[in-house]
Amino acid sequence: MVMLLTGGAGYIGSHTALVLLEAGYEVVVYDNLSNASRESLRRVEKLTGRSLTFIEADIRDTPRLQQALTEHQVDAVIHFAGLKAVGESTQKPLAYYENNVGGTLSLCEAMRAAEVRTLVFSSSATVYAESDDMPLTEAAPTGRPTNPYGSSKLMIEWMLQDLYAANPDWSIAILRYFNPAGAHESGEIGEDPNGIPNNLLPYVSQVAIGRLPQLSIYGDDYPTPDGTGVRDYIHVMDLAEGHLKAAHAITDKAGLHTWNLGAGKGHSVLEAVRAFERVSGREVPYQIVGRRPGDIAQCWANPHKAETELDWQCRRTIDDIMADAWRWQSQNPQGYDDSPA
Ligand SMILES: NC(=O)c1ccc[n+]([C@@H]2O[C@H](COP(=O)([O-])OP(=O)(O)OC[C@H]3O[C@@H](n4cnc5c(N)ncnc54)[C@H](O)[C@@H]3O)[C@@H](O)[C@H]2O)c1
Ligand SMILES: O=c1ccn([C@@H]2O[C@H](COP(=O)(O)OP(=O)(O)O[C@H]3O[C@H](CO)[C@H](O)[C@H](O)[C@H]3O)[C@@H](O)[C@H]2O)c(=O)[nH]1
Repeated sequence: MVMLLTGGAGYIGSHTALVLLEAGYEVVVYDNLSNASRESLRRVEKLTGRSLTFIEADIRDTPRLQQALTEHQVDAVIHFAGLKAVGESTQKPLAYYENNVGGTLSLCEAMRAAEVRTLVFSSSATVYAESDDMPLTEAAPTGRPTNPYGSSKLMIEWMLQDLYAANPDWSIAILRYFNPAGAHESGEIGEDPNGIPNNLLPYVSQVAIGRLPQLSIYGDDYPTPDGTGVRDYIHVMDLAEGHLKAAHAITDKAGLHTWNLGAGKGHSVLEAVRAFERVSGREVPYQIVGRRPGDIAQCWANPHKAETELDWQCRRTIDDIMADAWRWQSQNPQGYDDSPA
C-alpha cells in the first residue's frame, strides 16, 4: 500500500510517516516546507531504517499533485497540509482560505483525476460549538468558529461531505484532533514551531530550556476547578497510530466517517505545567495574565467511537507527553536548526 501524506514533513505528519513505515506501508511525502524542515524526514528514515519518497511541492499545484498520485501509484492520501496559526489567521484570512480550503479543493480535484478516492483529513475540535456539556461526541453541534483557521476546517468538512454525497464511492475519514502534544519517545523528532510558539506545550518547553523567560497563563478566572483552561492533550504518537487505524478502516470500504481523536481527559493549564515540572525536574516560571481572545474554558473528547470502530486507544499518559516533549526539547534546544545542513 502506498500512502501520500500532504504536509508529511510537519509535526503530526512526520510522526505518522514513522508509524506507517513501521507498519510496512510505502510513504510519499508531499510538502512545500513552508512550516517544516527536510531534517524531520531524514530522522524518520534513520529511526525506521526505511526510506520514503519526498516531493517538495505545493498542494495548490493540481497538475503536480495529480502527477505524484499517478506516478507513485498512490492508494490513499492523508491530508495534513495547511496553515494552523489561529492568531495569524485573523490577520491573514485569505491566506488561510486559499491554503486550507483552496488547497483541499485542489487535492480533491487531483485525486479525482488520478482515481484515488481514499482520503483521511486532519480536522480539529475547534469545529465544535462552545459548550458546557463535556465530553464532546462527534454528534455535538458544530459552531461558528471564532477565527478563520477554524472556519477553514469546518468549510473543508462541508466540502468533503458534499463530495461524498455526490460520489458515494469515495472513502473519507474526518479526524477531529483535540490537543496534540509530546514527541516520539526517542526525542529525535518533535514539534519545531517557527518563532514564538502559540501552543502551550512548545511554549512551556522553551521556557524550561531557557529560550523564553516565562510562561503567560491566559486567565485563571474560567469556570474550571483551578480557573485555568482545560484541554484534552493527546500524545502525538497515539494520534499517529489513530491515522494508521483510520486509513486501514476505510481502505476498500466506501463511506464517510468522523472520528474524535482525543485522550478523553481534561487537564488544566496549571496541571499541565506541574506535570511538566515533575517529569523534567525543571521549574517553569509563569505569570497569570488576561484571557486570550477566542479561547474557551474547557474542551475534551469522548473518544468512544474511534475506540470501538477503529480498535484504537490512547496508550500514553499526560506524564508521557511531558517526558517526551522534554526529551525532544532538551536534545534539540533549537529544534531541527541544531542539525548540520
Ligand atoms: N497541531 C495541532 O494542534 C492541530 C490540531 C488540530 C488540527 N491540526 C491540523 O493537523 C494538520 C497538521 O498539523 P501540524 O501540527 O503537523 O502542522 P505543521 O505546520 O507542522 O504541518 C503542516 C505541514 O503542511 C505543510 N504545508 C502547508 N501548506 C502547504 C501547501 N500549500 N502545500 C504543501 N504543503 C504545505 C507545511 O510545510 C507543514 O509541513 C494541519 O492541517 C492542522 O491544521 C493540528
Ligand atoms: O502561552 C500559552 C499558550 C496556551 N495557554 C493556554 O493553554 C491551553 C491550550 O492552548 P493551546 O494554544 O495549546 O491550544 P488551543 O486549545 O487553544 O488550540 C489547539 O487546539 C484546538 C482544538 O481544540 C485547535 O485545533 C487549535 O488549532 C490548536 O492550536 C489554553 O487554555 C490556553 O489559554 C496559555 O495559558 N499560555
